[in-house]
Parts: sequence; C-alpha cells; structure tokens
Amino acid sequence: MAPVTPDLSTARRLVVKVGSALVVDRETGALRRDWLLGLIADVAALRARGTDVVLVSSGSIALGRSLLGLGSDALPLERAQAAAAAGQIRLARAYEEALQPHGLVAAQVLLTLEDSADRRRYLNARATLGTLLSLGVVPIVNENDTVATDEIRFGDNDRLAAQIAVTVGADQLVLLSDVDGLYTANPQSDPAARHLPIIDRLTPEILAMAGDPISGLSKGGMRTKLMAARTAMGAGCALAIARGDDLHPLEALRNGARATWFLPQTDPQAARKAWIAAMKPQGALRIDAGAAQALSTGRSLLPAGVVVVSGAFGRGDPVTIEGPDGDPLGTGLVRYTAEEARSIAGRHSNEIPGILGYSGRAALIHRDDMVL
Ligand SMILES: Nc1ncnc2c1ncn2[C@@H]1O[C@H](COP(=O)(O)OP(=O)(O)O)[C@@H](O)[C@H]1O
Ligand SMILES: N[C@@H](CCC(=O)OP(=O)(O)O)C(=O)O
Repeated sequence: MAPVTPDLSTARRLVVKVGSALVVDRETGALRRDWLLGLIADVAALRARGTDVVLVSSGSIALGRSLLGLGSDALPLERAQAAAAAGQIRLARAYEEALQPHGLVAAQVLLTLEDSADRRRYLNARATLGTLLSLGVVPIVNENDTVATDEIRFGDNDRLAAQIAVTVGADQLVLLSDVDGLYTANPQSDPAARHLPIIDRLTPEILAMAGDPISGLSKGGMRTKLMAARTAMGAGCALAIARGDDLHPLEALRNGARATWFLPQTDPQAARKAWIAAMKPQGALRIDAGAAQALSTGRSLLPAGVVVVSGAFGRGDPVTIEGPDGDPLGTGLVRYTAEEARSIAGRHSNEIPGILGYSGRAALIHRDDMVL
C-alpha cells in the first residue's frame, strides 16, 4: 500500500518552524508584516479547530542586525548575540500584535540546547509548554541566542523545532522554508533535481542529498532539516518541509500544496514511553497497595503512597516503581531528589510546602512520565 500523506487538518498538536527569510525581508532587513498576518490567520484557523500550535520562529538576528546597522556580512558571536537581543523583542512583539486581533495570547519561550540535554530542565520546559497549550496560548519559541555560545546551542532552529516537537509530544511539525521540500540535489544549483513527496525512512542516499550548509540570512540549509526529520520521525511526529512564502502557507499545505512529508515510525506517546523504559533507574520508590491501584487506573504517583525511597537520584532521574512486596511495576521520571522524596514520602501533597519550605509539584511522578 502506498504511504498516506499526513493531513494538517487532523493535527492534534502542531509545531511550525518559520525561517528567517520568511519573517525578515532579505533586502531591507525589515519585518514582513503582511506575511506574518497571513501566517497567523492560518494559525488562528487551526486553533479554532482545536489544534494546539507552537511556533518556533527564527529572525531575531536578521531583524536585530538591521536595527543595529550591522550590515549583511557574517557576524562575530558577540555581535550576533547583541543583534538577537535587539531583534527578539521586536519579533515577539510582532507575533503578539498579529495574534491579538484573533483573541489569541502569545508567550515567549527562549531555550538553549542545554535545556533539552538536561532532563530536569527538559521536564520543566515540557511542563510549562504543556500548561501554556492547555490555556490556549500560542508559544513563540526561539533559541536563547544572547546566552547560547557555540558549545551549548543548536545554532539552527530546524533542530530546535524538532526538539520542541518531541518536548510537547506533537504529532506534526512543519518546517516553512524557501523550498517546497527535499529534492534529490539542491534545486538551486541542479536543474535536474527531482522533488520527493514522501519519505518513510532516512537512508544514507537520502541524507547525502542535503548539500552543504548555506550562508546569508539562514543558518541550516537542508542538512539540519534532515536531522530534524530524524528526531521527529523517531519520536512519532510527522514532519513536512514546505514553502512558506505563500501569504497563507499553512492553508496552502492543508489544501495539498507540494511538500515533502517524512512519516513517523510510531506515535508520540509510544515513543516517549519507550524512551523512559530504556533508561537505567537511579533508585526506587516502593509504594503501598492503594497507590499501586491508583497507578493501574492511570493516576500520577503522589508522595502519600510511597513507603520506602532507595538510591541517590536527582530531579528528573528515572527510578523503578516497586509494588508493596518489592516487585518492579515500572519506571518513572521523578520530580524530586531522593532526599526530598524521603522527607515527603507518606505525606499529603498539601504538606509539601511545610516540609520542604517551598511548594513543588503535587505528584512525585506524573502519569505522563511513567511506564508500567
Ligand atoms: N536536496 C535539497 N533539496 C532542497 N533544498 C536543498 C537541498 N540541498 C540544499 N538545499 C537548500 O536548502 C535551502 C533551504 O534551507 P534554508 O535556506 O536554511 O531554509 P530556512 O531559512 O527556511 O531554514 C534551499 O533553498 C536550498 O538552497
Ligand atoms: N535563533 C536564530 C535562528 C537562526 C536560524 O536557524 O535561522 P533559519 O535557518 O532561518 O531558521 C535567530 O532567531 O536569528
């Protein structure tokens, strides 16, 4: 059976990555306001259908360099960071102003590579993004360029967008670019390059089709888009590379505009569970019969149900969940350190602030973070 192209109108949770060249005019360095208004009208239509939308937008450096008169040559890191700081405030405001007439609220989220490599920070980002989406907000994400030096940054928003898609458990990710998908070679330099509408496996031949990274306003080129595709596919998220320069790029894609779709190998929830199950536990929580019963019906693990805490673990670490007789029931990512867990074990969640001196999360292990 031929693979079926994913349908944007069925997306439950969608991440859209917007490249610099779409939001910022290459010649003048100014914001492309009309284009942004069209994109946001599409986002509002998706939100109205019940789709959660996260935007990952590039453009802070491109906007900032023109604001600060830094010319169009490659910038040394300090200047790129300064440009990002000046540009990001404009960029965020432009999104806020475009969303507001649709009754939508924007929230700015700035992250670095470290925020996804460190499990604790990753879980914090996941919790915040999840809360924003549940409140109907449209998060506008970018790399925190002002603090991110080369070793700790993505450097391109294609991979950042894929990481965000994994973080929020998105089922679709659209990379809006200046090209309508992957070709057998760079179509700008090879007129014989052929468009590929659907990819279900990233073979070495496909990876070789991405040429070298390019310069100018953009950072990534096709290479980082394929890296993003690898991350997304493995996490159960379909990824599209589509042209963004249409005034309504998401509507165009929904109506079947040409694109390349990379198909997911699983679904986001199964991928996350497999990720957790594969981790090496750093400790264990033995729970009572009441808690074991609650977990079996899909509840989170509260401190009240924990009888013994063993091992030395930090926040976000994987631990084994043991039944009352010590049998392993599953694995979960714990929200407190071993020391904290020992002091709140057997206590009610509303006692946590009194015991620890600060209010933490009600659950010791959230149901989304456990595999039984
Ligand atoms: N095999 C390929 N298929 C399509 N585009 C390619 C390929 N190899 C290189 N490219 C280049 O990648 C560009 C898209 O990447 P980029 O300019 O970084 O976009 P963005 O700013 O949207 O991230 C295309 O315009 C094209 O020049
Ligand atoms: N964080 C940078 C993004 C750089 C980047 O990835 O650009 P692009 O290749 O146009 O998506 C910025 O906002 O300028």
